[in-house]
Amino acid sequence: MIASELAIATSNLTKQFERHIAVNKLELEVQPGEVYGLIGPNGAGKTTLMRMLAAVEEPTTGEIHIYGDRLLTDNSHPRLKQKLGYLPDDFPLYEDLNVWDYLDYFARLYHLRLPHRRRRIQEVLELVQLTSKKNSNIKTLSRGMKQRLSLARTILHDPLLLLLDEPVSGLDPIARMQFREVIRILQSVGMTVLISSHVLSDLAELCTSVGIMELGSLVESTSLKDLYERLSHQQIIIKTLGDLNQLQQELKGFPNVEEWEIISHQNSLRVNFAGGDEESAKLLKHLIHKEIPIAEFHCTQEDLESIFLNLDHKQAS
Ligand SMILES: Nc1ncnc2c1ncn2[C@@H]1O[C@H](COP(=O)(O)OP(=O)(O)OP(=O)(O)O)[C@@H](O)[C@H]1O
Repeated sequence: MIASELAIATSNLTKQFERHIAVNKLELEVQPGEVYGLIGPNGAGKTTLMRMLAAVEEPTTGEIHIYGDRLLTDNSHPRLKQKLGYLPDDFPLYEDLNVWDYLDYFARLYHLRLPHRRRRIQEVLELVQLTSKKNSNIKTLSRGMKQRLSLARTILHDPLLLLLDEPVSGLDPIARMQFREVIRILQSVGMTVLISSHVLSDLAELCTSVGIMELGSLVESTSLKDLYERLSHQQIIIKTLGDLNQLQQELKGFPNVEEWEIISHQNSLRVNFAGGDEESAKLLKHLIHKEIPIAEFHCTQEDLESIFLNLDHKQAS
């Protein structure tokens, strides 16, 4: 894909703080409409990258193109910056305001005029599922609601590209799920989203592509579809009511059975299997023929977490 069609294209992007290189010759490509998950341990350079993409940090060298236009930190291209929405990981909320007044304050900063301003605030409240809280004081909101309110502020000016830095860290599982739901809605209305996390499982269900950052470099960048096709193995979970050793004995040397692991306390095995449906049906038939008391036999795909572990970027998990 040529650079002008990409939502984000960086070339040789580097940020050096004195002697420390936080982002190192990074080549990132994100296509329009994607939810791109940027995974990496603390200090990998995710925040520095996001800040450069949001034009609040100047690159030491290299270039950034957003929807084909060169992004610069000076004021030479205000229209381009309007396409960006950036949610930093530590942006403060004004706890004493109510939800509506808070958004109204920022909408004024974006020069949104009435009656459009009112309509837009209603729209974003709906998008982030906070309409029922519009008159609530911010300090009475749960952490998850506050994070969705921050997101509402970030999309007031209807950006094309959202940069979200660790937006779900510190949220409980339900709040994470609700946040993910909102991201899906934003994707469905045409926004491209770059979202960072140091925990892969936060992003696995949500992203269309993922990139792994380590020590300032992008060590992997791929669509989830490719990743599954390239690296995922079929697995079969087999549970026996009988002796696990007997089951393992039958698996030894059986066609397509690779390795397996014992799922502790469940009398089950997770078996890596190279065959398809027909071959797994043969395995099941064989085990029944050998009178193994099978309580469960189901085929599943290896999950993203283990695919990544196999890539050997252990920090990314
Ligand atoms: N303003 C700065 N001055 C000096 N060093 C910095 C500065 N900002 C970041 N760094 C260093 O650059 C490296 C990358 O930091 P960055 O915050 O981008 O990583 P991160 O992947 O976002 O980590 P985290 O998940 O902890 O936020 C770190 O070693 C950090 O100490």
